[in-house]
Amino acid sequence: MPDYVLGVPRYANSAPLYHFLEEGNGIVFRYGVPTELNRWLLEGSVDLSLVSSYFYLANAERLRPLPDFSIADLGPVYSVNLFHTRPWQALRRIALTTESATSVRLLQYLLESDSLSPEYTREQGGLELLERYDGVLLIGDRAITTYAGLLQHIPESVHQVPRQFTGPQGSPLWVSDLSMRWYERTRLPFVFAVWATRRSEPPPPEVVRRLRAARSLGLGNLAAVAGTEAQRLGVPERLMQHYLWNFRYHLEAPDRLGLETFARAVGLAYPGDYWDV
Ligand SMILES: C=C(O[C@@H]1C=C(C(=O)O)C=C[C@H]1O)C(=O)O
Repeated sequence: MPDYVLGVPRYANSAPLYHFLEEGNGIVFRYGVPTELNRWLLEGSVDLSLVSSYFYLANAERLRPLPDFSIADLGPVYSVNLFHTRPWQALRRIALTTESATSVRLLQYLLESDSLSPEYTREQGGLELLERYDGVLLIGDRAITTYAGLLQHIPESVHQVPRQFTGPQGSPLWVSDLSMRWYERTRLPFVFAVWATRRSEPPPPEVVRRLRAARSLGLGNLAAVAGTEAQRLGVPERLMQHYLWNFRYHLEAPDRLGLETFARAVGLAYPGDYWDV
């Protein structure tokens, strides 16, 4: 019996789901960024994986999600950020991380909704790209570490989290949190990713049981998970703990409504059928 291959994202935001998940006993991990995992799931080199919600919706005839796994947020996410040196309404050229599918489409939707149509270029990098672009979209670990690097201190209250900084040469640097902008527009959660298999291959119940057990342990020991990830990324533990606590990992009814609303917003059908497992 060949090992069952799980696609595992290399992001801290998924650590509560796999920190206590052990490889072995028939399961092996393959780590990647979302755009790699998306491709591997369709081509068959992973069997069950995190998949960008936009990629799932665009390939729903071939993919079917688990009923209760998500990377979602209600309000800010802190790690899907457009860093920009011109005001939102004046954006002309944007660099897009090559790691993302969902966040790229969300950014385009939010800008289109404000009648804005900047030029987009897929280019991997960090804030140095702001020498050539008005904005750079970062996600995952690079986004949260870049944002943490801008903070002079960790605010006591979430309502004091800064969204504007002074960039190089004293120019303003804005940080637009795309999940917060979605919430301001819809009052709904945003689902960045789900877990899915190919429709031809139902998820083995034992694998799903192990995933659920690992999630319960991860969320039940969030301080330990946050400590590990904070050390790995070099960010303050308090920031990492709040960042991870803030996610919605269970694809609950509000999350599903947010996913359906996103599908309709970008002109895709919402299948709404999940594995009954
Ligand atoms: C919350 C995040 O969302 C991620 C964004 C994804 C995408 O844009 O395709 C896919 C997986 C998510 O983990 C993040 O990157 O921090």
